[in-house]
Amino acid sequence: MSFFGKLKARMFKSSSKIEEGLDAIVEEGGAEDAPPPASGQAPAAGPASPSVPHPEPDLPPDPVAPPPAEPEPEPQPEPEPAARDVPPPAEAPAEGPAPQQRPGILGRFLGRGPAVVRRELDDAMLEQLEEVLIQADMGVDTALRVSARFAEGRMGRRFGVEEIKRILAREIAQIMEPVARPMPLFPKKPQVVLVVGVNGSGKTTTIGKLASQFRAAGKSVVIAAGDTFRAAAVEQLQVWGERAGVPVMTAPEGSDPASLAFDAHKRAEEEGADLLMIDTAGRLQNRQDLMEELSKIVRVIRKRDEGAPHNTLLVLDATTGQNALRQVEEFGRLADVTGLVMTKLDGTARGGVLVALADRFGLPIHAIGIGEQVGDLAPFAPEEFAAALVGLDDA
Ligand SMILES: Nc1nc2c(ncn2[C@@H]2O[C@H](COP(=O)(O)OP(=O)(O)OP(=O)(O)O)[C@@H](O)[C@H]2O)c(=O)[nH]1
Repeated sequence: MSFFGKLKARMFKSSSKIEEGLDAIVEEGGAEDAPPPASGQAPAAGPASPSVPHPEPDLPPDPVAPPPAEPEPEPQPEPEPAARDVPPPAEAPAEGPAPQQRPGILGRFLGRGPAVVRRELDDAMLEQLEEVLIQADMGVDTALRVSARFAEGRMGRRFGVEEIKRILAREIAQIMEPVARPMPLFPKKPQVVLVVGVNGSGKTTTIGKLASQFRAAGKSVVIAAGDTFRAAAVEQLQVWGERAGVPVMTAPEGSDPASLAFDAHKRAEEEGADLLMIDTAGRLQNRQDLMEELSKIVRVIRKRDEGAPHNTLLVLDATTGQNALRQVEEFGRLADVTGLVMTKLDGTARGGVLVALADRFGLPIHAIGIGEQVGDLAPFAPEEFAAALVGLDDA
């Protein structure tokens, strides 16, 4: 199955919140358009728009994002054609008919296509659209921004659900593109990757998945089980380590994670390992302790390599919704977060929080978790994500 297929099947498994909302909006105030002629001519987007019969080009082809384990740094995404806050041109070339509007067999036989319900874009519809985006966890600011971009140059025109989805997907993908970057790899050995996040966000699992993927790409990895307060986390890492053939360094329960990190760095260096991944505890309710623990790990590891940690990954659980924004702020103060991994996108119908994160913080999103297995950590692909988020059938 293609990654998009898997993403769609897993992500938003209770079907896209946005898709549900759009169906209701268009159904509520829309009316059937006269069936288009079957001559192959596409219908115009609405009476207010000039008839532009060119078919909508598909969204750009899937970016073939290399797995996170690829040694070469990912090239930067293509520069956006327009600045973020510059509205798209009113006649952006993507508002032709969606594939579903092609005439069926009977329609073709009768010389016409199926009727499509369309609704004229007015203030009321726009407000409903904003509401749907907020419901999908996009947050108020981002929802307003996306709907404003949607509305720009399109008021008074009529839209069907598929057209709205395509425009939204394009707007969302544009917000996400600048942040879709795999974790950078450096020539430094060992490259130190500090992994932070609240308890249960998926740090341990993500380290296990990343270690397996790096191993599969021929990199040598050492893991330090730095959550020394939770025996289960250490055991879990040991299982992942065995599976991946990666040594996992542990320390007695309750002992100092900074000294474990120091020893692990020494071992990684002696063994010529490419990467040292350090798990950490994540008790946010005790902010002071956490801050001290993280800063001590960093201080101690810098005694061995002043450039370390080279990456500080913040692992976020998508099912916590808007809370993820607070966690980015909180951990941003505790540690110098360099990138995000969003886990459990398979467990929520509202992945919109990722759009809010991209819009608000602009931190790179290195990967997304869509399950508990080793293969369920994928590079973040904005077009596919945006298409799945709005419920498009293809990307
Ligand atoms: N469905 C799903 N489950 C995930 C994903 N990532 C992690 N999990 C599960 O989430 C639970 C918590 O993951 P952990 O990796 O233990 O989280 P943690 O942040 O290390 O938590 P602590 O060990 O408590 O600090 C486990 O049951 C994982 O299997 C994901 O992408 N999808």
